[in-house]
Amino acid sequence: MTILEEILREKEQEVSRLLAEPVAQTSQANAVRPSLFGSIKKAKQLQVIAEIKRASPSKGIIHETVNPVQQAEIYERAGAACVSVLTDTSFFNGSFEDLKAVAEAVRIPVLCKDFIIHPVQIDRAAAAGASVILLIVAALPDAELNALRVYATALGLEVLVEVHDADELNRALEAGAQLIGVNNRDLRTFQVDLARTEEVASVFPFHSGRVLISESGIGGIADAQRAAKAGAGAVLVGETLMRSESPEQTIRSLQVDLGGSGQ
Ligand SMILES: O=C(O)c1ccccc1NCC(=O)[C@H](O)[C@H](O)COP(=O)(O)O
Repeated sequence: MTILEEILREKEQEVSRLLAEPVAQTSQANAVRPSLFGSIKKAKQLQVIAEIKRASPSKGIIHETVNPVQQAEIYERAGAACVSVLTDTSFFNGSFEDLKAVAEAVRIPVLCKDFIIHPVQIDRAAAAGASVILLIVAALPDAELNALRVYATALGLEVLVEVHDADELNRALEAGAQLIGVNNRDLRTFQVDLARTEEVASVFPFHSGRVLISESGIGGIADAQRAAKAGAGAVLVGETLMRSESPEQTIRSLQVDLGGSGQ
């Protein structure tokens, strides 16, 4: 069984639990935030989606004691386009409480980074103050991918659709995705390879106005430049920021010029 299959099995149980609990709206539910798509689209520098990541299946504990509010405030000060919050508890030690606390602290877009298979998870994300949700093509049959995207959009959320290769890109496009992330991490071997971004970028319909984001394994300026050169308008960065002594400087160093090669 792959790690994704394991996570999805756990998510089915989580969905049953969530369906049995009332959704508590927070003060940040429906807060107006800038559009992530819009800010990437108009940017002249590579944008950074900065992640709160306490732990992961591939690395174990990364920064268990992080204060998500302080970390998110640093990200916002450094000009991050969005804060990504991992809300899965079983595999990433995250929570919807982290998401809610971050959404109350920052004004930039907030991404609920989870493994979404059911509308109730989208309700939770919205109630906790997210303005963007993630849908993973590898985790969803076409009909559900489309239905969940439509559901989230109707709630006023933006949807980042994650792919791993050109076939999944086609499925994302069929489902109407506008914000598309390429995850550089192989979910079977955990190996990260920016060639995945380059491979998908080589067939990406940039002319259609869609936005490409390179996710995972961004370790420094050289990786940011490589993603930008491939045509990415943004990178999603977790571990590097969580381990950085100065996440602010690290973010600024990744905001490389797109030099006309971007979106
Ligand atoms: O990070 C993992 O080990 C992982 C394993 C299985 C599924 C997803 C996983 N990560 C989620 C993410 O997409 C990353 O947190 C995100 O792209 C940032 O990656 P990184 O900058 O490499 O921490």
